[in-house]
Amino acid sequence: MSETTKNAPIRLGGPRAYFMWGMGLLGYLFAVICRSSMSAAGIEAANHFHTTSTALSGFLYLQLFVYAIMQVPAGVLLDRFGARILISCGGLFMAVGQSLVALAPVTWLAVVGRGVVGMGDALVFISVVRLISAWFPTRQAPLLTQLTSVTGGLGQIISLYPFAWLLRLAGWQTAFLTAAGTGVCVAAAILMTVRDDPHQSSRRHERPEGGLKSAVRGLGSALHSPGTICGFFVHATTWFPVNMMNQLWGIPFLLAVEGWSRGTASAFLGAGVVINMVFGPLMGRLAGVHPIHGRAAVVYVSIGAQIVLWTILLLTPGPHPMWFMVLLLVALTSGGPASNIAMDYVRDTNRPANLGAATGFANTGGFLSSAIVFLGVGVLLDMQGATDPSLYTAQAMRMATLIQYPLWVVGLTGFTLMLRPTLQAIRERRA
Ligand SMILES: N[C@@H](Cc1c[nH]cn1)C(=O)NCC(=O)O
Repeated sequence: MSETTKNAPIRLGGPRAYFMWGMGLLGYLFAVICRSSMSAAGIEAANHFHTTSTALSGFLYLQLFVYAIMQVPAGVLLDRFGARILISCGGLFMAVGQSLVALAPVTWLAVVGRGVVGMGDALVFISVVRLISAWFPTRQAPLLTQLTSVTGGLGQIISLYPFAWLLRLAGWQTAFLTAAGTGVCVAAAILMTVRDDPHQSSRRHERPEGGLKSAVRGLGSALHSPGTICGFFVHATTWFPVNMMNQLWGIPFLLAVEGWSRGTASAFLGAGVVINMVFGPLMGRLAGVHPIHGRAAVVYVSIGAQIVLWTILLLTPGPHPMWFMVLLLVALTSGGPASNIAMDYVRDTNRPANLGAATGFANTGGFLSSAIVFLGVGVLLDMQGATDPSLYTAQAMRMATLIQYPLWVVGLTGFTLMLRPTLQAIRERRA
């Protein structure tokens, strides 16, 4: 490295920063395509594996579970090896997983494939968040994190349309192998272009002294930071209702309680993508400019609106007027961008060396609460004798979704208790 390069001033948030973010975003977009590809395959998936759609929801559950339990190890690995290596490895894992799904002669091998996809997926989002922290000024980072979520979320549309179209046109193997091939290209492009940190002299990650042991110790320090725990509660409390509706129980709920058709229910939930596009940048800007009161206000308003509207929905008979349902959708959808505020609390209260572990831990929150709710709704339906979709009555569905309330109580209490020390830590850092 020449002296000039060494001493050149580093411009955070410049064109190079946007390039690095763009490459990370490409990795995340690919991850979202992979995670949603099986649901987009819909009936073809059930036919391909000669199984039912209920059994297929097991694929989703496994993927979610693997993603959640991988977050902390992924965070520690991120601190040790850096975002470039982790996003590339994530792309390769997902490519292997999609290949297994494409070629599996038996269903269990495809299940393993989905697990491998979940493992690869788990490495990506927190690594992109880490890239943002390294390349952008503190005020801008929340907006970039939100834009990552919003743009990455478009991967679901790619799965639902171009991918599903390819599947119908060229068949199962071609579609999933095309996804796998794309993953290899994405991983190679990231490996060749991304630099983890503008302060580094080359693309090689400058590893922390003490190696993996020190990265594991970093997890201990991350857990001692109030912002990490606060972030965990934000993520755990804001996001599970919209995730529950979008991923698994939304359509059966709307069919049973509102008496809607499947088409209306899908279109209604799909409209959330547009609402997300509005909320994401707005909340990102607010969280960057008003880190003390703005972020907390977003979290409380989002959770409060969700609780109030769910309670009205459950206490009043359906079908509800459309204006009310739209309000509910707006409140529910706000939970996605609000959950990203978790990453802002983590970023502003942890040392850069522990940021991966801290972000991974906070990002477990929403996946853990979602897993509890996904399973809890199913168990509560079973307990009422609604063991099959044809037996899902409005009453059974209403009772089953009550599972959300204990999670809200625990989450709100945890957030409120951790908020004060977190804000104190942020103030001290900024002083
Ligand atoms: N905060 C969520 C994603 C989100 C935001 N808005 C809508 N969804 C999150 O944790 N994402 C992690 C990931 O891997 O997608």
